[in-house]
Amino acid sequence: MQPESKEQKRLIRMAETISQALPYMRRLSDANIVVKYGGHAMTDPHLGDIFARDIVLMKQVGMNPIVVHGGGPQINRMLERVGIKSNFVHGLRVTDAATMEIVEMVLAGAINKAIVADINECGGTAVGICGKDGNLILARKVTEMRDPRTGELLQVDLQQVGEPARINVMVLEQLAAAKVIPVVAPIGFGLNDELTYNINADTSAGAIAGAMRAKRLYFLTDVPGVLDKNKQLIREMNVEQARGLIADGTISGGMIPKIENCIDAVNAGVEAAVIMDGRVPHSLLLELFTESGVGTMVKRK
Ligand SMILES: Nc1ncnc2c1ncn2[C@@H]1O[C@H](COP(=O)(O)OP(=O)(O)O)[C@@H](O)[C@H]1O
Ligand SMILES: CC(=O)N[C@@H](CCC(=O)OP(=O)(O)O)C(=O)O
Repeated sequence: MQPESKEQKRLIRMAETISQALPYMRRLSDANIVVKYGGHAMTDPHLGDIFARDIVLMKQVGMNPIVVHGGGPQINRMLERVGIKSNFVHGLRVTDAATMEIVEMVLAGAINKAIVADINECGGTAVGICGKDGNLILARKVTEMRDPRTGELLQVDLQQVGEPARINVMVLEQLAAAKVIPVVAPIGFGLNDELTYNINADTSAGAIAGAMRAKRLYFLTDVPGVLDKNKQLIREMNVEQARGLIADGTISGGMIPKIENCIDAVNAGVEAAVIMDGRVPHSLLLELFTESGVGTMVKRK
């Protein structure tokens, strides 16, 4: 037998890596996987291409990825350009009619179409929709919020900020059956009025994952996962531990809605929700196809 050259060894290692992915591919074949692509994770065009390739690969090996994207920083920039100021209440943008116009333009327009184009350039067939298309997300106005630290219920008026009241899964199921990758902008249509609603993207992704009985819900953000008080990554937590970390202040700011949505999703039947670093190339593949995974996994128990 010929001794293996350096190049051959490299190729064999590569083949081994691909082959190790087989059990994970089988386990998640046909599974609905919701990927929340956060505004902070989508700043680098090169990483955007890698993200798109990973999504196409997931579809190619038989999974059913559903992308739900955010765009908070991009909305901020556009509002600044047109001279509109934003106020946030516990992480949610107070959205008057003028702000709503910009939010819809940025989310359902520029960002949605850029992600669709990236996926299609990588050989996938993505279709961009927002919650108004096919009544995908019927929303009701947010009128109360829980203070994350004290648990106190607060009455709020955030104008056109909504929360999902009903998800029309048929739209996503039909797209999946047609081998299409749905890319969803987190905009909803009023269930009881005819208003357009701005919905936090984490909340939209969580509601879609729950309604679709997704096996996984992935949040791609700009931190490695949930960090403890010593800034060390917490690899796994259950619902009770997650609630404890919010109550003691370890989890704060934008991480609170993410974790709350993880909790709601796993309580609604999603097997696991994972918060991971969207700035790491191929973080999705590392999570999907390796035993240790990346980021923080939230499970029910
Ligand atoms: N315990 C924690 N571990 C990690 N990040 C945390 C924690 N508590 C608060 N955060 C903050 O949450 C942020 C992620 O939320 P957010 O900015 O809303 O992300 P995205 O735009 O991706 O939705 C992190 O950048 C970090 O500043
Ligand atoms: C009501 C509300 O706050 N909506 C968000 C929607 C976008 C979003 O959630 O984007 P990220 O995931 O990038 O943060 C906003 O207006 O910024």
